[in-house]
Amino acid sequence: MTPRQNRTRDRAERGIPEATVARLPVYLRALHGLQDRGVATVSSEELAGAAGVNSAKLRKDLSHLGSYGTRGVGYEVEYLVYQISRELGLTQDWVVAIIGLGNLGRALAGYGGFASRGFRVAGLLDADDAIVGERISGMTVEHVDRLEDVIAERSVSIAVIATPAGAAQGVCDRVVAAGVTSVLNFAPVVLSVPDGVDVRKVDLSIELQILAFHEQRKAGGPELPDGDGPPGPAHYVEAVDA
Ligand SMILES: NC(=O)c1ccc[n+]([C@@H]2O[C@H](COP(=O)([O-])OP(=O)(O)OC[C@H]3O[C@@H](n4cnc5c(N)ncnc54)[C@H](O)[C@@H]3O)[C@@H](O)[C@H]2O)c1
Repeated sequence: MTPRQNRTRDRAERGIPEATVARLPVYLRALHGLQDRGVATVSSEELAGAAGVNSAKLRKDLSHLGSYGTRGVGYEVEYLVYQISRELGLTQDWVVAIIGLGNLGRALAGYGGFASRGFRVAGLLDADDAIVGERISGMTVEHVDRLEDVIAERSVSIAVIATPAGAAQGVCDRVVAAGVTSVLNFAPVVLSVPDGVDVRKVDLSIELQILAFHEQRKAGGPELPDGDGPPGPAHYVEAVDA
């Protein structure tokens, strides 16, 4: 069982509501702000104010983590940061492999934002001998024949698929068989995976089409009966944000 599955099971057993889980990053951001100002302890009222929730809800949320604070003192900021980070899985690195190092894979490999969010790219794999051996962002591209070995040797937990559509399902089947349970798919194809595997699909052309739809509406274009159009852009950025 992967650490993420373990944590999901623990959470379910301890009964932490998803709404609470969704507020934890907000508390964490507020706590980081307090840490930056050198604040060591914080009352539930202060923290609730900084996070924009009411203090009863905050106390209830934190009680799910086993954190009750000390009467008259409040919560110890550093320890609460640790507890929330642990709950969210931020105390460990998530190891990522990118498969397909064409235009998109290269851009992703060079994206600096992964590391600061706890994601470490540890494998770049491609099927093209002309690309294998190339250095991209300080890493050497390996042949996709080594996919299973790379996943096992480096404990890869997230696979990013940036191959052409026709190759994506085959790559997906291999990463899943090798034990990966999280896949971020950029190929324009719906991947079939067994239960217990999470796939997030990013499709920029769908995002653009939705924006085009809303642009058309703003410009007074064809009116559709309620419910016939796609949801607002905010509903769809979810996959990109994940
Ligand atoms: N999701 C989006 O918003 C978005 C945007 C652009 C492109 N795409 C899609 O992302 C994918 C990559 O786009 P691109 O422009 O980088 O394409 P590309 O052709 O430049 O790169 C694809 C790479 O995959 C490699 N490849 C092919 N089969 C493979 C296999 N079995 N195993 C490993 N590597 C393999 C190729 O050698 C190539 O280097 C395409 O499916 C494309 O449609 C998605």
